[in-house]
Amino acid sequence: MHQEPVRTGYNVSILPLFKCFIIIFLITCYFEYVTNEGILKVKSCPSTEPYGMPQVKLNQFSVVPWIPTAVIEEEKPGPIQIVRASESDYIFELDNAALEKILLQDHVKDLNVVVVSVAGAFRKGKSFLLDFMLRYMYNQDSVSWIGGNNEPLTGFKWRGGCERETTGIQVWSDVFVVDKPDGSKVAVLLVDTQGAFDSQSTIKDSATVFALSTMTSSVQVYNLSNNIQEDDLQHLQLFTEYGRLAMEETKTKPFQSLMFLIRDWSFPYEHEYGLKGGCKFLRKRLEVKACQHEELQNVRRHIDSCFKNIACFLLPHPGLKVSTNPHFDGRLIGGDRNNDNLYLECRTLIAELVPLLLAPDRLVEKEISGSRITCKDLVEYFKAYIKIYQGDELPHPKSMLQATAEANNLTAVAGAKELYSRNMEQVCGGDQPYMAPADLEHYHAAFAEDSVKYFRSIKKMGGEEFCQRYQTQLESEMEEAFANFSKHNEGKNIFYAARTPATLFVVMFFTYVLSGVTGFIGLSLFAKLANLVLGVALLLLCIWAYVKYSGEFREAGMLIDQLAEALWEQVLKPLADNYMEDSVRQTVFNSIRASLAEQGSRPTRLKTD
Ligand SMILES: Nc1nc2c(ncn2[C@@H]2O[C@H](COP(=O)(O)OP(=O)(O)OP(=O)(O)O)[C@@H](O)[C@H]2O)c(=O)[nH]1
Ligand SMILES: [Mg+2]
Repeated sequence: MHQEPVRTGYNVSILPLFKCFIIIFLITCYFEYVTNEGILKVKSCPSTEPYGMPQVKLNQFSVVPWIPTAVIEEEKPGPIQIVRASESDYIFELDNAALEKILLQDHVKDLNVVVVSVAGAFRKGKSFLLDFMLRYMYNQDSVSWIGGNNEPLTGFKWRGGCERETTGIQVWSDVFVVDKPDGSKVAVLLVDTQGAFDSQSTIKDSATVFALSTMTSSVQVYNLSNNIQEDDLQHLQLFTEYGRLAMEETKTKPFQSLMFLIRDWSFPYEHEYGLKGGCKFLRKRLEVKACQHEELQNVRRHIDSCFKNIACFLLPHPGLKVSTNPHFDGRLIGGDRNNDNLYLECRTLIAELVPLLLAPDRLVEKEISGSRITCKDLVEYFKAYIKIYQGDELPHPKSMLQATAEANNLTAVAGAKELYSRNMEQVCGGDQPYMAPADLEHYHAAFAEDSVKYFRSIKKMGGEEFCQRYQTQLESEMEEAFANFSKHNEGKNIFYAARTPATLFVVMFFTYVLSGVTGFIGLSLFAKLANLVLGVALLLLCIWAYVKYSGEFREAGMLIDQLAEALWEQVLKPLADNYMEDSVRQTVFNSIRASLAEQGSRPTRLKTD
């Protein structure tokens, strides 16, 4: 009897289950592949935060089609870096796209632009002040625009501490459209700048940022601390001159308004806080007096010649907590009445200052070469100016010590070289006779040594290594001068001067004899050739004589000299060397040298001082 194999329940159910499992696994793998390849993306939003922006995050596990995050996020206003120093070569670069995105917005691009910038030394509260300006621009209609006592101050990033914060040039992303009292609309752009003289910037960096912001702004706030010192004015002179160099020359003053802002003013008993006291103080500081040293007068005249309007505002100290408390965020600190009062007093004066710069009736539209420019024009000017600072056409601003050391050394080089030239002139100048080259070299060595001694004896700044560079420059300049003296001396050698006609005569004589001999033995072709060369040599001699006599066609004369020189060096001299006895030559040269030495009274060396 055939017995059916016994099938257990386990065997019946496991196979389809296993198949199902494999199918589900394959489907899962497929989806995994598709999503990872980017057809669909499971995306968490990266942080695009510019300063102070909340982060919008998408659900990490939901499957959404990929869309650029910018579309999802609502862009919040913030500071935008438009000029940054490239890390590789320390050259400032303009972010064209960022600048165009701000200034070429449809609602502002054709409006006249007002650019208010704050510049000055680092860590002096520039960004902090700009944030009050932002409060004003956002709440112009409100009398309490300055904000409540418990509102943190936000906008351009500011903080306590001793290290620099702002780098390059930043602008606020919102361009404010303001109606002026005359009915016109203008666009207002706020600009924050890298502080000057931080430990990571050269003088050139500081000058570039200051100059660029001054050239592109209609109002430059020069942020200073405590007082206006002479070095503040000198730096302003240097930076504005650096800006003026990069601009086209105009008859009008190149820049518009300059506001000296003196923070932590401690002498209200002499000049009161605010604009009135500031202007009185400034007038005194910028006064040009007859009894002043020329250097001081020049600085003041320069500043006056650069700006159409100059004003000054004195701001009180905001209290030690503002400048020393690391947790201070713009709100009243509380707990210390004195400090709060100081900060409140400072805010009251900031509330006076900001409308002076930004109230609709006080806005200064940006002008270049006398005509007002729009936001669109400003983009082009930015591009043009930055290109100039990236190139090599402008001189490099230097620190005072470096500039002074260079000037010292250059003056010493000039003096030493002049001494050398004067001495050499006395020995082999135009009215002196020809001198044997070996003697000339001897004089050169002695005078060059004297000049180097003179150079080293002058007191100079910059240290030994720095001076050594200029000594090398002096030595190479003296070598160049010596080459010229030598050439000049050679020109006086009658044999040298007669070399061209002598060579041509020799050629003519040789070809004349050759043509006679070859004609005599019947080689008429050679005779004709020799006659031809003779004719050419005669023609060249006539041309040479004419050039020397008339001074015309000097290039032709030089060509003939070169040809004769080549003939002399390559053919005649080797021949002469072979046939002229060394001893005879020596006798001839010695007698010439002796007679020249007798003629030329060798002058004693000049005294070096
Ligand atoms: N003494 C004093 N400190 C101030 C004043 N205004 C702001 N500060 C403080 O100065 C510090 C620096 O402020 P920032 O606005 O970051 O200074 P900054 O000039 O922009 O600095 P950089 O960006 O590094 O150039 C902060 O701690 C402010 O609280 C002021 O008028 N006087
Ligand atoms: Mg700053």
